[in-house]
Amino acid sequence: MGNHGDILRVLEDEQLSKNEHGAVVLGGGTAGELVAAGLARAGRDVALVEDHLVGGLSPYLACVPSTSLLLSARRGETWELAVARRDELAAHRHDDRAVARLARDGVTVLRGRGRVVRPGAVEVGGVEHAYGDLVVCTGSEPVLPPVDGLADVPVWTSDEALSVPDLPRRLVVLGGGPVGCEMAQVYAAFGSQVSVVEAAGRLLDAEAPFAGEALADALRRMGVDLRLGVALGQVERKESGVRLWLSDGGTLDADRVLVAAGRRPRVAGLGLESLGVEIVPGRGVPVEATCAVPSEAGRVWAAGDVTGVARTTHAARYQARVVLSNLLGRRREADYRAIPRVVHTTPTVYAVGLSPARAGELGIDLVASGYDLAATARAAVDTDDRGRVELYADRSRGLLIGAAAAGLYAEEWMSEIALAIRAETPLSLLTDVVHAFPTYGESLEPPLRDLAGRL
Ligand SMILES: Cc1cc2nc3c(=O)[nH]c(=O)nc-3n(C[C@H](O)[C@H](O)[C@H](O)COP(=O)(O)OP(=O)(O)OC[C@H]3O[C@@H](n4cnc5c(N)ncnc54)[C@H](O)[C@@H]3O)c2cc1C
Ligand SMILES: NC(=O)c1ccc[n+]([C@@H]2O[C@H](COP(=O)([O-])OP(=O)(O)OC[C@H]3O[C@@H](n4cnc5c(N)ncnc54)[C@H](O)[C@@H]3O)[C@@H](O)[C@H]2O)c1
Repeated sequence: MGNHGDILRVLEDEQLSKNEHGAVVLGGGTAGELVAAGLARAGRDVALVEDHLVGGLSPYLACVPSTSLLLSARRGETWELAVARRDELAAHRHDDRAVARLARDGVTVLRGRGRVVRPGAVEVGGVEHAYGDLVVCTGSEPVLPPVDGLADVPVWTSDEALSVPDLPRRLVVLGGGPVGCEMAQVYAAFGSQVSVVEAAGRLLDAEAPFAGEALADALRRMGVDLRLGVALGQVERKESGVRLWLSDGGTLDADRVLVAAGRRPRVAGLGLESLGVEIVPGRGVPVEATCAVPSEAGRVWAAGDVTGVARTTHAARYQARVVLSNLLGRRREADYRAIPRVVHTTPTVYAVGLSPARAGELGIDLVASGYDLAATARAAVDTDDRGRVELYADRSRGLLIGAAAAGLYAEEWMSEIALAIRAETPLSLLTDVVHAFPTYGESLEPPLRDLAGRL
């Protein structure tokens, strides 16, 4: 005899015809795939709508290929080997395995662009599908800055930079954020002559100044020409390549321009206005702590880049788990205080919690303490004497609220600081934690002791 859940499931099955689903997930990237698979494994009827690659950016055109190329560069591999390794890891940008995995879980995969036509119905390829819950996971798209002539020359975004086999002789990277820095290092390491044009006065402008400076130092040592505090004024196609005019009167000639000037949540054309969702151009779909989207129609959720909250794969996964939990009846709220932000260059740049600038905007009285990695035995052993860590505490609460590091493997040894921030671990306890010798983790001990002594 079946249990109550089985009986409900049978009733649900009878009520749901082919084009009616308990939930429709719009966008099958990191967030959408996780929500859809989780619902299906819990026995729910769910359809996933994807108009490009099931799996989204991360495995095919972002994290996996970029980290693969960066690590190939660190190991000194040839471009040909690095590209072969990148493409194999990115499954040659074929999603059959991801689709088969979802099918095994019981997810209905609908190929095509999805759009809400009215509350309770989406349209995909001219066919309407009814839903009970809608989960919006449509990701983000690159921004092309309004620069004279830029739209008339062939440009790369990270999609091309991470999928084609070409190694341009002269590459201009527009933007010195995470994407621009990672791509500049990749192409410079394999022999391109790279220039980076960044409007702000330093790289990784959103993070603590020392992080961008450490990365600028590393890129300059590789021969990268950094044009900081300079905007792109105009672009013109030449017989061979393009010429770029800069705001400081300088010019650059390039065979290829890579636009890495930011990404915006992909919200246009989804029909969310018909649900009474307030969409502000350039901003994400608004979400509550439960990842529910305030709307007139109700039962709308969102996760991943489309929310504009946190724009990394791990944050997309986190929000997707929050949505899944709420859809399965276990109320859960997201807490964004300790989501890491990593740039996988050499040195790695890792930041978590509040940056000093953000803390200043919030009026928080910040106490900072830093330490140079050169002072650790591990740096001597690794013959890498560069890098630094900084920890930031809130004076009024006596707790860590942010940190940044630039150094080898910082993405691994800084995780304990993410835990400390998230768990609000008292400094007195953190100073009692012992790190193995010789490791980079030891560099955390002096600033922790310093902060504990001052608070
Ligand atoms: C170059 C680069 C490197 C990065 N490196 C890292 C990294 O190392 N680590 C990290 O954590 N993050 C990294 N990121 C960020 C990370 O890739 C994103 O945060 C993550 O992919 C977001 O997942 P998502 O599910 O929100 O969106 P996506 O993975 O973009 O998925 C959205 C999906 O929705 C589909 N879609 C959109 N609209 C519709 C529609 N109307 N109908 C049907 N389908 C639709 C799209 O085709 C897409 O497949 C990087 C980003 C870039 C650009
Ligand atoms: N390892 C990771 O987690 C990782 C890696 C890469 C990207 N990402 C995600 O992808 C998102 C997008 O990254 P991004 O680097 O494209 O965007 P970004 O917004 O972080 O940086 C873009 C940079 O371009 C500059 N810029 C914009 N217009 C310009 C112009 N006309 N002239 C000169 N400079 C200009 C801006 O000043 C800014 O510094 C990030 O939010 C990040 O979260 C994550």
